[in-house]
Amino acid sequence: MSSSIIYSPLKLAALWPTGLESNFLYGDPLKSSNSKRYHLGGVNLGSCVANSRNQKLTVRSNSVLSVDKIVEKDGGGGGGREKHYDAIVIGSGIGGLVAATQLAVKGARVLALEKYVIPGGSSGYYQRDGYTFDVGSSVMFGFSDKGNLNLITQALAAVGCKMQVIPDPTTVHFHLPNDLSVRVHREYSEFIAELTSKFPHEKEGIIKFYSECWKIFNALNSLELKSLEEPIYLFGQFFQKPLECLTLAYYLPQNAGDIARKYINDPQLLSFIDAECFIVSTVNALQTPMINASMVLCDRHYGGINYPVGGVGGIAKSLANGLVEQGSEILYKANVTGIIIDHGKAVGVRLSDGREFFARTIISNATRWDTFGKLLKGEDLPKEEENFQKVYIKAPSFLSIHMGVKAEVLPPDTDCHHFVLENDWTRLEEPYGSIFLSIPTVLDSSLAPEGRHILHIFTTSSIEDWEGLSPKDYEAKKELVADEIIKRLEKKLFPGLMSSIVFREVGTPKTHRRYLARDRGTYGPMPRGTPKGLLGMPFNTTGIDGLYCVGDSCFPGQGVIAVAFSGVMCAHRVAADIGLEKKSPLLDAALLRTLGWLRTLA
Ligand SMILES: NC(=O)c1ccc[n+]([C@@H]2O[C@H](COP(=O)([O-])OP(=O)(O)OC[C@H]3O[C@@H](n4cnc5c(N)ncnc54)[C@H](O)[C@@H]3O)[C@@H](O)[C@H]2O)c1
Ligand SMILES: CC(C)=CCC/C(C)=C/C=C/C(C)=C/C=C/C(C)=C/C=C/C=C(C)/C=C/C=C(C)/C=C/C=C(\C)CCC=C(C)C
Repeated sequence: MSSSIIYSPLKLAALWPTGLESNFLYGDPLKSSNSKRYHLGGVNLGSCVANSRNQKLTVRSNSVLSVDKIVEKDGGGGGGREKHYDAIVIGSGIGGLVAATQLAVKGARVLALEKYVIPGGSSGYYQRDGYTFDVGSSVMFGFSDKGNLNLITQALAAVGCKMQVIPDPTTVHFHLPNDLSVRVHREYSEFIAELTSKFPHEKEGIIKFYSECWKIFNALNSLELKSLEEPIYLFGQFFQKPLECLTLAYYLPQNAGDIARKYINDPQLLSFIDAECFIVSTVNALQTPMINASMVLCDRHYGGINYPVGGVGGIAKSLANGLVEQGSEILYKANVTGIIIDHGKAVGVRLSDGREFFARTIISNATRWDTFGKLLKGEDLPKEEENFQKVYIKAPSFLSIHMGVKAEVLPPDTDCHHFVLENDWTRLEEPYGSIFLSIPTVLDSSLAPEGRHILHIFTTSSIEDWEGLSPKDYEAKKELVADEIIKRLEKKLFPGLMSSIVFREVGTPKTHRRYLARDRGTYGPMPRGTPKGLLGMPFNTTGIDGLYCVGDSCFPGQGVIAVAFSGVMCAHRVAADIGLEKKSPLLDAALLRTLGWLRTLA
């Protein structure tokens, strides 16, 4: 059977789009009213330019694409059994793409199936009127050129890609109650100096808390990161780095808020630590695992926050490109509606158009709720998933406003990322209580037309707030809520903001649900109560033989770098299971049982 694939202009426009006539986050996704050509505009592919070996596809930077539609030569479409793969990955978020590319470079034959027309999921992008908007946040950890934790850089390098990045001098500028303003400088000493100048009486506590974070970060950074569910690797790491592994094991069940309280008494400073954690976990410090907090509170100073030239969407595009380069495949508009189980084992997937694909392993980058609630409808919920749903609930979604504004409205030296909570600390975790704002054009002006800036504003919001409305009321409510949020920013940060807007699109949790295929538009899991750190978070294997999960409902949780790690772990475990990495069935059984038992203690 021939396996060659032919791409259509439409498909390729979807991969590197402008001029595409279909819907994305806020209506028409990649349609640029400035251009109707198919080209590679807007997104930087760095040095990663595809020249596919196995497919009839050649892509060159800045070139017009000429290709035809994906056709399975062995009679695809309409239902029958098709090619057999080592792994099928459902979804092409960063978690799914990292799992897919890591497996492909180990020699596996992978098929990634993406419901939407471009890769990336919440790390995707869309283009309008000359603007390139990041769908999700623009704060990128793990994108430096040093250490072991630069997982985005490493994931790209694995498939021969390197993106140009712009160092961000400030991770975030906090604007908090009682006029507390704190800039998180890239330079650790500058950040500590700024924070201690606001809380001089807590200088010692501040240094002790952040030093404990560094202890964990340094332990993490010393390890080779692979699957914690693979015993040969895990024992090897314990043997080579016993102190570091024991440090991590010690902190695994702990939360940042408890550690902060060992050293800090000032309630306002503790609220600041809550805000530090909230922006990466959507919960306060008492509910944020210490390992995750340490990872982000230190990586921002160690490797720094770095923004990819051309926008965040370039990461997923480069990975998808790299996947094809490795001889694997990715199909878009491939909506998986069911996972096929045979004798208790996951063996394939069914698409909404009736096509079926089969593989030795199935990896789901859909959330665990979607995977077990929708793709495995009718199957009993495995015990491990029951446990997961007992410990974790769905984090709220976001109301998201993408705007183009006149550049004059921003004062000189405006920072790229802001977090605003005006008057009342108790509103931190409430819907619409705090506001996230990114202005990526501060770093990369090519994302907007000349004389314009992009403002991406988002705030937590639940789907309940947006259900049961008529289309007219829904539209009216979107504009009303957006107006209120923008007015708050106008008052706090940028006088004249309202009248400087030249473009604006509002997305709600329903938008996120629809275009990111995430149950209730959730941003990921959050603990139901006080978790035992990361102890209860499942890894990649599931209660169903041959089925794995990857993404933010797996260890270590939400965040691009976090899901990239889950992709690395998943690929390692799958590779061991299909014979591409070392494996010991006896040790596997013992470790997986022990880990399952540990999770029940959470
Ligand atoms: N630093 C940041 O600030 C930032 C920015 C953006 C995203 N993120 C993080 O990314 C995380 C999510 O990444 P992820 O990899 O878990 O997933 P994701 O939600 O980004 O991507 C999942 C992909 O799977 C696809 N999909 C889902 N169900 C499908 C189905 N049935 N058939 C085919 N395709 C399907 C979706 O269309 C989507 O493209 C979030 O937790 C968020 O924290 C962070
Ligand atoms: C197994 C056992 C039991 C034991 C053993 C021990 C050991 C060895 C251990 C180990 C461990 C490990 C390795 C771990 C790891 C971990 C990791 C890597 C982690 C990571 C994490 C990360 C994260 C969490 C991240 C996140 C991020 C995010 C979310 C971001 C976001 C952002 C945003 C939203 C932004 C904001 C904005 C503005 C402000 C505007």
